[in-house]
Amino acid sequence: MTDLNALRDQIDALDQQLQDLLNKRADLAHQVAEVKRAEDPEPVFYRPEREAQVLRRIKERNAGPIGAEEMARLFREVMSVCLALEQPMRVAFLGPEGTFTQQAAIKHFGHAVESVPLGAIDEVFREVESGAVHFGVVPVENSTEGMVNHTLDSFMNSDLKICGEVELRIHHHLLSGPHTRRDKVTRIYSHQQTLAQCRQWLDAHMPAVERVAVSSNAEAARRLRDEWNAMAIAGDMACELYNLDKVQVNIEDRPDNTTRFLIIGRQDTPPSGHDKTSLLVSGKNRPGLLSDLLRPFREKDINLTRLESRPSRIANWSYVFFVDCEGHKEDPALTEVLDALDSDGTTIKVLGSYPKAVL
Ligand SMILES: C=C(O[C@@H]1C=C(C(=O)O)C=C[C@H]1O)C(=O)O
Repeated sequence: MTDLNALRDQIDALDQQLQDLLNKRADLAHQVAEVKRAEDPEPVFYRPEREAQVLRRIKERNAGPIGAEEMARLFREVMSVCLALEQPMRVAFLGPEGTFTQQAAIKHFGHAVESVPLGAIDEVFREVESGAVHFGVVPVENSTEGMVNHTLDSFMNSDLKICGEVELRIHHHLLSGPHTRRDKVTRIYSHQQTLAQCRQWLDAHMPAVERVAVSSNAEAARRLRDEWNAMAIAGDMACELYNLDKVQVNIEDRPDNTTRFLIIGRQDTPPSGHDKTSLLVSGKNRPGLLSDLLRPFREKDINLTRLESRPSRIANWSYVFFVDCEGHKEDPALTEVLDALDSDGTTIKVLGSYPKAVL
């Protein structure tokens, strides 16, 4: 049997090689930045389509024993560091620190970005629009509770582009603080979406305790610092940030509870090969409007992944539709669909074509 020291010597030698290779990679990314600067007076350093392709290839060719997901996560961090050498990136998210949206931002961009907490979804939109940050991250739908209407509504008045999506499995924990007297708890703080995602558990286990909706799960966790008769429901990040104790883990009603987030930016994203497109569609209210909107997708065999209606806010009982479909707006089939809808008197706004979530 090889002895421990011999194995560790081999690891040391490999680490040296890995380190040299990582620095070589960073050096190449630096050269890419020079080319981008030379070719474009307003260079775009972050390229989501390229990053998605790199991560997909890493997953496909991975031979183990490291799992494909873990390997992709390691490379996610490597690219994050390389990109930061090209340009330090500022990414705004729906705060405060410790929210699931921050977790989604880090999952998507890696740890080398500067993440900027903001108090509301429309503030995230505004800061990206003004150029104060490069990108923004906002929640858009939850598998248990449905759409995040603030986000949909913000798109109606914005020219920002969706340039990516992130999916996050959401686990909620019942938390107690340093002063909590567990036998005296009269209220539970959390965000209203979280309370809804844990409704059955709360009904079964804490029916008499008042549920108090606050602006975020992180805010709920923060409040426990100086209260003795309350608990909070929040996720791992907020729990760690405020150093709380887990009384009960994973109390979400559905074990597959997932939230989808969108990355918003100011530029279009070229095709990556596996893309999605989000559209905002409206037309004069008439019988058959919705089926007319959908027919071109059917005819071109384009899969819809979401269809949502929202009040248009222009007139009562008139609606806009949010449509997500597979494919990129530059794909010939989708271009034809968009042309067909356009000539049918429908108003279409392409909110963005972007790579399907890889991680
Ligand atoms: C190096 C590039 O710039 C960035 C860094 C990447 C990387 O580290 O692989 C990939 C895409 C860009 O976000 C590039 O565009 O190729």
